[in-house]
Amino acid sequence: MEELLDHISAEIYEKSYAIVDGFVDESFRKALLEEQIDLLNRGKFRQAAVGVGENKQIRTEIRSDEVLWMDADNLSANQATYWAKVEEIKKILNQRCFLGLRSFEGHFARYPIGSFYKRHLDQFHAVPHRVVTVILYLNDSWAPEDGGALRMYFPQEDGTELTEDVLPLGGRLVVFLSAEIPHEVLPTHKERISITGWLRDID
Ligand SMILES: O=C(O)CCC(=O)C(=O)O
Ligand SMILES: [Fe+2]
Repeated sequence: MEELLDHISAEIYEKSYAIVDGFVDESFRKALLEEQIDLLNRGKFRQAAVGVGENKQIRTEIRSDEVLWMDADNLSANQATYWAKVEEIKKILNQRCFLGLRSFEGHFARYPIGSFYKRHLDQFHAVPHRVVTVILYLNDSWAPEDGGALRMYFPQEDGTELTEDVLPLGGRLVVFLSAEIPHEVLPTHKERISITGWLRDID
């Protein structure tokens, strides 16, 4: 874990994002996945919304995933274990990158076949408290032809843009600065399961 945390903080410092394969071991990944599938089967997921506060709305032409927010006061044992790992990330990013991170919020996400999330930034202009995005993918397997890649955009000084596509491989963690990296989820051809969260600079 120490090494992974060092890697994450160095990458965030240098290039605003980090990708770590095998952030959780296979048995823990499967436990999180099973828990999520159970919650899904019990009808606990809701159509995801875009925007914040009064502007929050369901716009399936922008995003068509389903989510279940984690309740910090009612975490399952597995959720608490994951939460504690994210707290470690928070600590190292505060020590090494001085980001002033104070709290975490997160949700399970399910992208059904055909769903997507169009290009966006995770930090809202009106409520700029999401500083770092942390995503853990839980899928059993993933191939390029399954679609559903996370596409990150990197605007260049000459006005052009580079992109990087990241497959949602199980156990893979993606961390990036929420205000800096526009991204989207390309249409998925297979059910796609993850935990997405944000480290914030408020309590
Ligand atoms: O699942 C992903 O790869 C990205 C999800 C995302 O962009 C979001 O929930 O804001
Ligand atoms: Fe996002």
